[in-house]
Amino acid sequence: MRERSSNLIRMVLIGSPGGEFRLAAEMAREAGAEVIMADCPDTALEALRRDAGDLVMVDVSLDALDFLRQLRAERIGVPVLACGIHASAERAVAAIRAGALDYIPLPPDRELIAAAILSLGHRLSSPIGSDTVLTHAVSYARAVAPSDAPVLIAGEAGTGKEVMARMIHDASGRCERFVTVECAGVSAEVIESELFGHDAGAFASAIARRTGRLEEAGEGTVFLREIGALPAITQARLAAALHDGIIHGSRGGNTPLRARLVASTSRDLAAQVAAGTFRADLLAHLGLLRIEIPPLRARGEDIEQLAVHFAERLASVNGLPLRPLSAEALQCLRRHDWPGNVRELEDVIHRALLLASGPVIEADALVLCDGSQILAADPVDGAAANELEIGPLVGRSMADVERELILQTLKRCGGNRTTASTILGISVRTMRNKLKSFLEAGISISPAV
Ligand SMILES: Nc1ncnc2c1ncn2[C@@H]1O[C@H](COP(=O)(O)OP(=O)(O)OP(=O)(O)O)[C@@H](O)[C@H]1O
Repeated sequence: MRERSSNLIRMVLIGSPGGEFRLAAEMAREAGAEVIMADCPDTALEALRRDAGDLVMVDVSLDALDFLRQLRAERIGVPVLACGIHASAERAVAAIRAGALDYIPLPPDRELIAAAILSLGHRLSSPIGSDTVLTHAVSYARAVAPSDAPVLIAGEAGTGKEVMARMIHDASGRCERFVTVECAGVSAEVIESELFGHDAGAFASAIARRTGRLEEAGEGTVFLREIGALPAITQARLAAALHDGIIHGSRGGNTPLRARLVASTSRDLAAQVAAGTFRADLLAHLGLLRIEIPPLRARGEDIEQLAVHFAERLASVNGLPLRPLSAEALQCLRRHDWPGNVRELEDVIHRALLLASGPVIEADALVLCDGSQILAADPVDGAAANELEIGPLVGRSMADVERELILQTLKRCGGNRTTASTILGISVRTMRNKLKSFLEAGISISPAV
């Protein structure tokens, strides 16, 4: 089996290579996947241990249940579809109970296979952007994903905290669910019952016992959105659960806390601790692993990449023709300060797609939620804008400008040669040679990291 050689989804098919399976493989390839055939679960496991697959389809007539148990035991979080030819309903149900996402009957249905691959494509996506601080946060998140420790993701509203939390879950190897719990804008009674459940009769509308999300999530991930809004009493229960590793039930029943907690905040929790509205012990538990997502206005280089991504995705979702953004529209986007961050950018592009009539999205289609247009602060034509930016460089030699570009990029990347050479589109070897020549010319450069 092969390691990842492209961005295609790698689908591992476990079953006999002929007949229906060959057909399923053809359909998966047509739907844009790279197909890897394995004749038995053991061969597939070997590859999955090396992270050589993104999606598995396993024949239930093989030892699929044992395969699913093994994935779980080894914390290999790859999504699995069960499949079979005339398999009994019991076998399909058993596979789903053991962790398969769904059951696909064979002979395969072209649309079903394509839909499975498409939905996985969305799941696998990690935050888009090449800003240095963001990519560092993504690498950190990937590195801590397999641990059981809670994670706190901080950042302004709409910066992509939930996107990051989902990526951590997907990269964690946890086979069970990702559950979101909204902590803001709900009453103390509701959030308490949502997290910890309640007994019948616990309050007026509690007609039956309900299991809380912390327990229900099993070994999955519970994402607590806007943790700073949690009422004091729930903060105390959550801190105790994290401290003891036990969910203390309201009537003395205890259940082990198996889920991983990831919390998000757009508030300054340290300031809330100082003001007495957030528990210091809860912040200490949650803040062990902390990820900070910068606001979009500080990620200037990501704006265009995200805008193009949304224009493509939303055109496809809405069945609209793909329209590129004009140079002037891109300039307007770069100049806006995005108080609502990525969510605001996504909404602006969505509106623009629906408003645009020509072959290109022009600047006048970029409308904010209050109906006002995003206009360039200093409306100049594209050529003049470029002139403004390169103005200070005119009169200097190419070698001089190239050196300045390399040194500034390296500085922005904290001295990281690999990241800087990726951004500049040159090889690491070329970068090293250039830096060597600068050093020989007596120019100081950022130390290597
Ligand atoms: N880096 C990114 N790449 C792709 N999409 C993104 C990115 N960041 C945010 N988004 C999109 O922007 C929207 C807002 O993201 P998300 O809900 O993760 O933000 P948030 O910080 O959790 O927001 P809130 O603070 O309001 O809960 C979503 O539609 C999400 O898909």
